[in-house]
Amino acid sequence: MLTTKHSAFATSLAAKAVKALTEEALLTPKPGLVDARDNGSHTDMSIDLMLASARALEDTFREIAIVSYLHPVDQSLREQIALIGREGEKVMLRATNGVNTHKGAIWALGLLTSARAAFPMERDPHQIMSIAGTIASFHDRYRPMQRTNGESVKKKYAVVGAEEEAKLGFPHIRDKALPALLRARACEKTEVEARIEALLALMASVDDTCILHRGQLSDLMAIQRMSAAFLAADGFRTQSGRKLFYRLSEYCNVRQLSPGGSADLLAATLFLID
Ligand SMILES: CC(C)(COP(=O)(O)OP(=O)(O)OC[C@H]1O[C@@H](n2cnc3c(N)ncnc32)[C@H](O[C@H]2O[C@H](COP(=O)(O)OP(=O)(O)OP(=O)(O)O)[C@@H](O)[C@H]2O)[C@@H]1O)[C@@H](O)C(=O)NCCC(=O)NCCS
Ligand SMILES: Nc1ncnc2[nH]cnc12
Repeated sequence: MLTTKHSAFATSLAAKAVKALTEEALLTPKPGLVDARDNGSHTDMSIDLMLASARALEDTFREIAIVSYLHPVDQSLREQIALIGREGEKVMLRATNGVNTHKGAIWALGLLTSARAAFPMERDPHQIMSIAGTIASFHDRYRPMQRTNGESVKKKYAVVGAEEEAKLGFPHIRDKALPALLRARACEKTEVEARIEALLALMASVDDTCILHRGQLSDLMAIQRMSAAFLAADGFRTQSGRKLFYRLSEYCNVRQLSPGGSADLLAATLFLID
């Protein structure tokens, strides 16, 4: 039975997930991605579309939180949220007229929402990521037989995609994004700078299948190198850092490459620290 407390908790988790997606979309500037200033390397996305997509997903996250509330971490939980997540992908596509804005985010935030709802008292991001990893690791028995971009890329290159990232307990959030964010905050950088550094820390290390799908392995490596160099140059605080950011944005835009996987993981990071 759905008690008032249960319902209110689910509503607040869903609002946090939508807030994280909204803040990720609005964070400006971001290389190759849609932000409040431009559409990056995307011809089919805009900030309004990203925000509409985020809002449309609120019910999906709420349903995930409702079924997950105090639920044991088991096969049944995995299957219930997979069903809701797949419906969520359809909701997203209806809201965006068929544009894939947030598939990876539904996956990551759906799992993290589920983990938070299963253990309502748990606030430690590391524990929540670990629980989400355990949920993701149950076999998805009803996964439809369809070739996705991620699968094609993984067949071609030996990379860790969205699925493995979650099953491993989100190592790139744990070891790259969160430390970068906390480091920048400790240096009294602005919150915008701290979040951009967290994004670039992800871009420096994530095997983003969005980049590999549209580009080559050499593109992924170039983007990773430039992102790491931006961080090593102390980000926007130095002229060389600013130049590197500009070059990285140009590189993505000219080749129409988008670090969509890193953007999703940044949204997941923001959800965890909210
Ligand atoms: C297990 C699933 C993740 C499906 O896995 P699969 O390998 O089949 O993945 P994809 O279909 O490729 O989608 C995964 C999306 O995850 C993002 N991503 C990419 N790399 C990483 C990474 N290394 N770590 C984390 N996340 C990553 C990325 O999403 C963003 O990009 C989207 C645009 O994607 P792209 O395919 O490039 O673009 P399209 O427009 O479709 O194609 P083109 O125009 O380029 O031709 C954008 O939406 C961002 O969000 C990947 O796209 C999982 O999804 C699944 O099985 N779900 C089922 C339901 C379920 O179990 N849910 C449980 C919890 S709700
Ligand atoms: N800001 C953004 N721009 C493009 N693709 C994205 N996927 C998730 N966030 C995104």
